Amino acid sequence: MTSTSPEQAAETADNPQIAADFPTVLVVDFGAQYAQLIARRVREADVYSEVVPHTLSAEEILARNPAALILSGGPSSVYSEDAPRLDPALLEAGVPVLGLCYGFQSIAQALGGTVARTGSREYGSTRLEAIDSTCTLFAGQDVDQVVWMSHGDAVTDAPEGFAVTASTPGAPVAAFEDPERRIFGVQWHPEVGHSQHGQRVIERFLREGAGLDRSWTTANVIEEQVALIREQIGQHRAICGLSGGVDSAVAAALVQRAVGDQLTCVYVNHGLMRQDESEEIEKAFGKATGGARLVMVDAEDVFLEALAGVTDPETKRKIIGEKFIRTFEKAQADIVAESRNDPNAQDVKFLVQGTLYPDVVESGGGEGTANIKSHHNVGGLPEDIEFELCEPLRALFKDEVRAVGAQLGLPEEIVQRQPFPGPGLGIRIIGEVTKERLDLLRQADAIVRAELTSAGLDREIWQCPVVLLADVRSVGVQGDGRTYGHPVVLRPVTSEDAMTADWAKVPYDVLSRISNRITNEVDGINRVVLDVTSKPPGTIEWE
Ligand SMILES: Nc1ncnc2c1ncn2[C@@H]1O[C@H](COP(=O)(O)OP(=O)(O)OP(=O)(O)O)[C@@H](O)[C@H]1O
Ligand SMILES: O=c1[nH]c(=O)c2[nH+]cn([C@@H]3O[C@H](COP(=O)(O)O)[C@@H](O)[C@H]3O)c2[nH]1
Ligand SMILES: NC(=O)CC[C@H](N)C(=O)O
Ligand SMILES: [Mg+2]
Repeated sequence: MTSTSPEQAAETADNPQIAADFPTVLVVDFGAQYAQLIARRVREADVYSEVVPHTLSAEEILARNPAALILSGGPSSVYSEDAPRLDPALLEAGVPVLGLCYGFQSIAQALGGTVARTGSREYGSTRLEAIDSTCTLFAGQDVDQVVWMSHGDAVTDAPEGFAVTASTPGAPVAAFEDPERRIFGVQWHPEVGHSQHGQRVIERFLREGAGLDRSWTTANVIEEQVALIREQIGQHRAICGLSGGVDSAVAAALVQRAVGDQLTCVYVNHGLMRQDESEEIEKAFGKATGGARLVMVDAEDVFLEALAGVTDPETKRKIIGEKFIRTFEKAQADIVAESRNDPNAQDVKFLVQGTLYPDVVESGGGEGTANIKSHHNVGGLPEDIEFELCEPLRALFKDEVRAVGAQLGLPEEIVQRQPFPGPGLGIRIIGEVTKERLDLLRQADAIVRAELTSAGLDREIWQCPVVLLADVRSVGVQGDGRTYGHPVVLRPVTSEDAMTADWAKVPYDVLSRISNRITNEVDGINRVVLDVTSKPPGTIEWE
């Protein structure tokens, strides 16, 4: 059996090869905060895009035959000695290029312009003023717009042959272009939602600057992935970790389409699921994945025993990640045993997971990105995993996955289902995880979900973790008696892709109903508090 280590799996994050046959815009990542956002904006304009690290050589990048390049922002200053360099070969290959912030500055530097620390830094929103409103990037739009900036260096002289097309108070050269050479750049960040016409600037670059028509939609993901999965899995068999969530449902449906009954889905009840969840998943499953076979595994004791006495969040995540794999191995052995009399039975070599791009990035899988928390299915995988991983959604964001799910005809309730983390309630109990505490949290969580649903808020809210502060107790008074119980935290958030989030402004009457019901109905919880932190600085889950 071949194996894929977590490190190898993380490495492939930058090379997911989702759409090998489509004109592809490569985003060269110079250590930007949100490089993947740029790729996503390009895909929103119906052109396929992937992120590659700046550490690839110009030959390696050009060998991938990019239809255009976008050079990202980054924390360095182009003139400092250890700054990542832009190889001028990338500008001489005839491939259209758009530079953003650091990328813009590095184009200026590479082609003989000047970049300097001018002393006028701009962080946040700034007003842009047009110098040439008929230029490639701005024609047809109101150039005087609010743009979002984050820079301390500025281009002071554009390189020869470039027209300066816009300025801001802190950056006299805020945009330039040379349409002949098809090289463009802006000092601001059109990829962030706060830049007023950001998406239009990116589209102008793609259509007018680079001559790229619409060629890619999420429908292409289905065709491409089905072909790639067929090639990867071949005649072997695969199991898919199926959680009831949209990501694994879509992954399973794609693999089912590709290799039919070579796939078995495995649902693990690790004892960390919510109230009645296992039963609901068993019922809903047939519709969800095109009828693949489902094995339900009860591994509650194994997980709870392994978690006994553990309070550190990363340790919990690693234990859960490892136990998942051990449970899948056991399911694998059972499937092999069942078919031992079939001389044609193939080995069960592949593990399909619904891993998405944010799981990979948060687990530190990108180039130079920090490990925020080890997602059980990426950074939480054990070293000795023997399965080969099949992760068809690894380059996508949740809303893209939802679009694929809808195209595959999955039921609305699955496609729109709110995310629930693989480690489940295990990372929503702050302190040791025990059966008793889990039961307590399950009751509170069921009330919150029921009330948010009946208030019609399921689509508005991304998700609402309920967190039990198991080691905190506070005094209450109920029925004239003293209570000394635990608080739960409500963490309702709104989000586009879970990379950033805001706390959801749930109406007071709904909060009040939730609070009354929990404190009245759940024995042991006497206080309900609301988390009003955005991400960043908080994350969505507490651990
Ligand atoms: N209880 C489970 N049993 C089997 N596999 C699981 C379970 N929980 C998670 N997984 C696997 O881990 C992957 C990542 O979990 P994650 O929660 O991110 O995705 P999801 O549950 O499919 O979708 P969502 O993010 O919407 O909850 C899943 O796609 C699935 O392959
Ligand atoms: O499958 C998962 N395995 C994990 O280990 C994990 N940790 C967080 N999440 C979910 O990811 C999104 C972002 O969460 P954070 O802001 O807490 O990182 C939110 O939607 C979280 O619910 C996980 N999902
Ligand atoms: N966001 C960026 O790309 C910043 C580029 C550079 N570090 C500056 O401060 O100007
Ligand atoms: Mg989930």
